[in-house]
Amino acid sequence: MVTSSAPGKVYLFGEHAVVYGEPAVPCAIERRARVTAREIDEGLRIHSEDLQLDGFTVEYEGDGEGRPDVDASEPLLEAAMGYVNEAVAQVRDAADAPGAGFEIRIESDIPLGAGLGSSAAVVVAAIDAATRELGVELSPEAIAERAYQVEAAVQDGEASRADTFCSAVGGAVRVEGEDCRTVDGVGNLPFVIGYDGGAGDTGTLVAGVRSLREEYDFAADTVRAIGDVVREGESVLGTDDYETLGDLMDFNHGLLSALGVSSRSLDSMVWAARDAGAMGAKLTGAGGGGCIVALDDTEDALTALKYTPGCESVFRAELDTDGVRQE
Ligand SMILES: Nc1ncnc2c1ncn2[C@@H]1O[C@H](COP(=O)(O)OP(=O)(O)O)[C@@H](O)[C@H]1O
Ligand SMILES: C[C@@](O)(CCOP(=O)(O)O)CC(=O)O
Ligand SMILES: [Mg+2]
Repeated sequence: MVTSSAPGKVYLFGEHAVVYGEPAVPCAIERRARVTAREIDEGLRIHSEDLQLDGFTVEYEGDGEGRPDVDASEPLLEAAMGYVNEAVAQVRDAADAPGAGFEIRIESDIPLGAGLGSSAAVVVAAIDAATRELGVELSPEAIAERAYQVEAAVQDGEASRADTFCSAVGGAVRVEGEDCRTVDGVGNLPFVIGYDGGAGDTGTLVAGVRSLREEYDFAADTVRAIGDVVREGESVLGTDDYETLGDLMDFNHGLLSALGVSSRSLDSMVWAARDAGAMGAKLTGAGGGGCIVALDDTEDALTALKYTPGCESVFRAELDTDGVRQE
């Protein structure tokens, strides 16, 4: 039996546009998914204690159907099982063990579907734990590549390498197409996270941006403009010019909003943080609901968000320099 963990992340800049080859800068945060893998004779048993779904257990053989006993929508459940199913397919391929069966147990501090990369963290940790269980050790980069294949498969062929690379190697990273690298010297940015208790489905939101982009040239321009914001942001990354960084986060949020991926509660948390003096605030991840990230080195945004209607919880997120690791 092997347990591995991998961190979630916030996007400083660049989500969605990164799917179309623009650069993005996600930062790993100290919230982890822990996955325990145990080899069994055949099939797949998945147990998840996830808070958002009130926990579920699903048990089935091979590609058979099994419906967990939870009050959750069908697409959410399909997605829930899709990520782990595809991760196990990658493990079987990596270990050249097509018939390997697993019992997989997931415990995660990362809210599900909230833009903090729970899917990437679960997939990265699952691939690490299950390959080790079969006696195969993959590098974080190899795990990142396989985890990307999983996200692309579940998100109907549309995913970037950003979340999975960030979760696998930790720290702040820069991803542009297939070019994935660590960004040194970013340090611990004063991130405050506001969470509305809701979720957005990444696959659906990505598909929405894709159709806008196909329909309107100005939507394609908006995606390119996000890339420009990221390039501008990179010039102040690693300096203490948080004001500029914050302004660019604000700009990035506006562009994401134009692409239709914000929501009323995300917008009100963004404005609550800004009104309280945060240097910048934006949604993080796919959007639709979930989390915002604000930049504030005082307690003001944190306090303001606590009293913002629609904000269910608020916390500081520390940069996690560790990526995937065996527990
Ligand atoms: N604790 C967990 N247990 C089982 N599946 C999980 C867990 N956390 C995340 N997942 C998977 O990740 C999906 C959410 O991923 P996604 O929509 O990309 O949002 P995000 O990555 O922002 O959290 C869930 O539907 C589920 O498949
Ligand atoms: C919208 C996107 O850029 C990030 C999605 O992040 P999350 O799954 O919502 O944490 C999609 C992707 O990069 O694959
Ligand atoms: Mg995800």
